[in-house]
Amino acid sequence: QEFRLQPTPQKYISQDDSISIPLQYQLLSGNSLSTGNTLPLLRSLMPGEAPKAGFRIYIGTQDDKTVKNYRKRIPQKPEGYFLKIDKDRIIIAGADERGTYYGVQTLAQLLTLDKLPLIEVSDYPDVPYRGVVEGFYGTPWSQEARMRQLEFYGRNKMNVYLYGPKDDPYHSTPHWRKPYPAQEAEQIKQLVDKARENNVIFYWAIHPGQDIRWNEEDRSLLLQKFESMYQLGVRGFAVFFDDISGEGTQASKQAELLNYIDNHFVQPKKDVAPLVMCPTEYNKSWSNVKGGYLTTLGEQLNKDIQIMWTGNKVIATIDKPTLEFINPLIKRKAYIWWNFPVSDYVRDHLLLGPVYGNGLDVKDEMSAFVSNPMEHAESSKISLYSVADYTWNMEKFDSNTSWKHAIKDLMPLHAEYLETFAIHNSDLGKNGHGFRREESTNIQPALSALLKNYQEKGEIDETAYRQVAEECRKIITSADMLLASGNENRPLINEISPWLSQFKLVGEYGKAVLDMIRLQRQEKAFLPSHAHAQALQTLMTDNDARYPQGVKSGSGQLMPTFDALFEASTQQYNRQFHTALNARAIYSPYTLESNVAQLAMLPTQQKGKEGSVAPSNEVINWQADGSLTLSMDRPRVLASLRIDLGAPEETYAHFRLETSLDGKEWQHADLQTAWKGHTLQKVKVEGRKVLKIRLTNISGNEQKVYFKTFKLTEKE
Ligand SMILES: CC(=O)N[C@@H]1[C@@H](O)[C@H](O)[C@@H](CO)NC[C@H]1O
Repeated sequence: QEFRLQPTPQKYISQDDSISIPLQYQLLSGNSLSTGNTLPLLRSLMPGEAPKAGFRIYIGTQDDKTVKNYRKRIPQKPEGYFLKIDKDRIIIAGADERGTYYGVQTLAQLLTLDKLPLIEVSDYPDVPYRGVVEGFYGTPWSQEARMRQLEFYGRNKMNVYLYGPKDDPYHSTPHWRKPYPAQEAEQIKQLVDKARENNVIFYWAIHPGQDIRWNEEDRSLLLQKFESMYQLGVRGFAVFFDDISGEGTQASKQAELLNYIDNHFVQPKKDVAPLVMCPTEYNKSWSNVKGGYLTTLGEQLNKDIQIMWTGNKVIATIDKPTLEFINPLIKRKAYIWWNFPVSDYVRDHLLLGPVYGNGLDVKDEMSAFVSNPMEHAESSKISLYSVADYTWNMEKFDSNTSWKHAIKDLMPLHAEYLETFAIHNSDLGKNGHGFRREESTNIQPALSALLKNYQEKGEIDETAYRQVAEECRKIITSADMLLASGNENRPLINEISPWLSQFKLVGEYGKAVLDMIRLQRQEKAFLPSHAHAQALQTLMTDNDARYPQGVKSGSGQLMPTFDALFEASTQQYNRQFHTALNARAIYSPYTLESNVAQLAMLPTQQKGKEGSVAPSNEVINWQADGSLTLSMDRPRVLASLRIDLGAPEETYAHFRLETSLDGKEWQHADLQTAWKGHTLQKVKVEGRKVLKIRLTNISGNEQKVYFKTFKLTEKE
């Protein structure tokens, strides 16, 4: 694709002329830039500074006299800048220091061209705070990954990174009250320095709600923790009250604590960014407006405290109605926490598709838009690149163009292969939140034409057949090219290699199934293709041990089509030749039914002898008499069953566990016996033959629990 500036500037005028990149220049810089990373960045990009050089670079913020002649050209918006490249000079004039820095970042992109175009850019961001909240469950990002992220944010004009990995014990329960040990503290300090270098505000978040006590002691322990983070250089603070139950959920207590922090810590420090909080009711589907939680925060929280919001649902795109609902309740513009491309609830999937579905008309309705990414840091950059683009210049955002450039930015030398991989690894599959994404959009028409003609008329649509065959070839080639791509982006390949191996198998499987429908009428020739297809199905289910939750690729369109063609052609063959070849593609023998809304759509998984229901991160509101039933395709003998509701022992007394061989007669299983330490371990069902397992809330009241583990193992 042709060159584009990222993010898309608000105004870009080109004189259709260019100059060669000046090897020497005289730098006239404003005093305001004597600290900070703007000048070091400029000097790193253009090393030829020379006092007597003819070419001049004028740089400064609007108060500096070095750019006083251009003051009127500077957009009067926070982080705005004016950049002009002329025959004998470059001017970079910012509305403030970060704006000037962004002007240099734009110049950095132009310097990758062979010649410098003579242009004028007047630019500024639409959304005040733009960036990332590392707020997912699962393996927190590594130090190296975070350092790379912060550079990426600087280059893409994102100005916020909120540190809040749910599984960091010093961010959340049990150690939020304790300062970090020396080594972790040093790492945080490095991140803060890196963030400053890239003009990113580093927010450190605390997640105290699960066990906070509303008393003087916990309040001062929390402030001491913030003070210890301030000593490490942190200048942005957040308090997350999401995914908790019990005392910590009280709005008036949360507001009292946050106002105290604001009045006794944030305001007195003078150099700390506005406090950010995540409410317990962080999405509309969970909010009980009449209950007054949100309006209490809206009325009682100091006006400068930012309130986060994930949208109409836990996982949702953000549109005007979303903001028209929440902003009046909280009496301020929502600070959007966008739960994409986070995949902590569909860990077997990578979400590499385009960013789409958010309104382009909401730039003035939000105070921030931060993305909650995948635990795979490099892979998340495909989405984050587009989030940077969307939040900087919303009306000009084009989802597909941005996605293609995001991929090129990540692996310029292998962009076509990464694009083939990404387009087929974008849907989430069935999941507890019901959030889905398009997948395989390039080949989807051919897939459905091929399948429709074959299933309905037993015929092969030759055009579709050829397109699908060609796509399978591209899939196989792309997987190999990316696995062998060396050091172009080694951290990315390390993250996605299990999915690349799976992706190649999907391509091979497609080819084998295409052979099957081609050879379906040939009694002998059909058999090896059928056998090969089955072998590939086996390889695709017993995949990478590094990912106990399994690895899925092409699960939205490719695999369902290939499985359907496998089954249809084998059934045809069996009818024609009176054989009994296996006509069922490998599928999970477990199905879940539940009348508990937050459990109803959870996917089941099978790995070898293990069967499980995918865990949920959020607090489950399990209504009285609500139940969950896991059914098998046929009676199977259990070796063990592990259930973990992340709740104290007495909670389990509210539940009844039963198994059944026919769905009519139910046999009780004792939940109490399996109790060990803080979670339930193995329920005593050793050797029991079951067709169904059912867990019911028999307490007569709603129970608030987690749904961390529901996993059975079958006897060999
Ligand atoms: C505000 C928010 O989304 N909090 C968490 C978040 O940490 C999870 O990553 C998110 C995605 O599973 N679900 C909502 C919830 O569990």
